Amino acid sequence: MNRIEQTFSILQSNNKKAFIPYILAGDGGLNSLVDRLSILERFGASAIEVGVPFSDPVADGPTIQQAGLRALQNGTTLKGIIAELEKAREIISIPILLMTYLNPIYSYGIDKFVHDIRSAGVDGCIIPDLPIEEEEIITPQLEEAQIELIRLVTLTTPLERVKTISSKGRGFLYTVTVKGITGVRNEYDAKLQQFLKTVKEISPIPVMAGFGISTKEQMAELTEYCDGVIVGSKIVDLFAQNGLSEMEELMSSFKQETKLV
Ligand SMILES: O=P(O)(O)OC[C@@H](O)[C@@H](O)c1c[nH]c2ccccc12
Repeated sequence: MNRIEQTFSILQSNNKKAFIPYILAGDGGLNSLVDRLSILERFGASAIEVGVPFSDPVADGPTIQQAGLRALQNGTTLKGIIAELEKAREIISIPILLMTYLNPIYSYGIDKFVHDIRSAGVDGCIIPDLPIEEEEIITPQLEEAQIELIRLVTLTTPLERVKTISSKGRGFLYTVTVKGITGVRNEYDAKLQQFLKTVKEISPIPVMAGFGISTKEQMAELTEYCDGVIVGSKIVDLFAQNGLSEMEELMSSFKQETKLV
């Protein structure tokens, strides 16, 4: 069993929800990555999504775009990130999900990418600009390496397609909760709750909600309808402002309120 499946099966058998923070690798310097990952594990993350900076991040809002620019400016490369993840694997035990657009993988070389992230102990990959129709350029290699491809659905994905997409994976299904880009939001689409409920009924694998989530109230509300939340921009912001105590508070209250392990 892959580390991701294992994590969700432990959470589910204890009736608990998952909290997955996102960080952008290289923001704050690549040499802070291992530290940041272990802080997140200590604060109670169920898994961590590690973003690769990219010059044309089409799904990202201002917070993550700017973090990406800072990381690129300080010379962060995919190769450097993988080397740091390898070090991190020696001290952290929760699943690591690498989030990257397709382009950096192409320039790295698909086979070499899969080989290297496998040796670094990466458990899953999120590739937002890879549609299922084209995923076979990388899925055979990922399967062989036992790395899960985490697929996404959004509010505008037709239910038939949600069915097809969710039946392919074994990790979890990433449900994008907004029509738009990443970033903190105050309000959700009126159809979101119903959509999450339906996706949860359809999906044979755990369903995670992500995009626009930053408060305890939002987390409590959304986890009624799914298996956990992914929080990006808020975490990126808190690291950039050195807001570690706020981060600890947010994550530990999630842990208490939604019974995160
Ligand atoms: O930043 P937000 O709104 O909390 O959203 C999560 C998100 O940052 C992370 O999962 C992510 C960052 N960039 C992405 C691109 C596509 C899909 C997902 C992502």
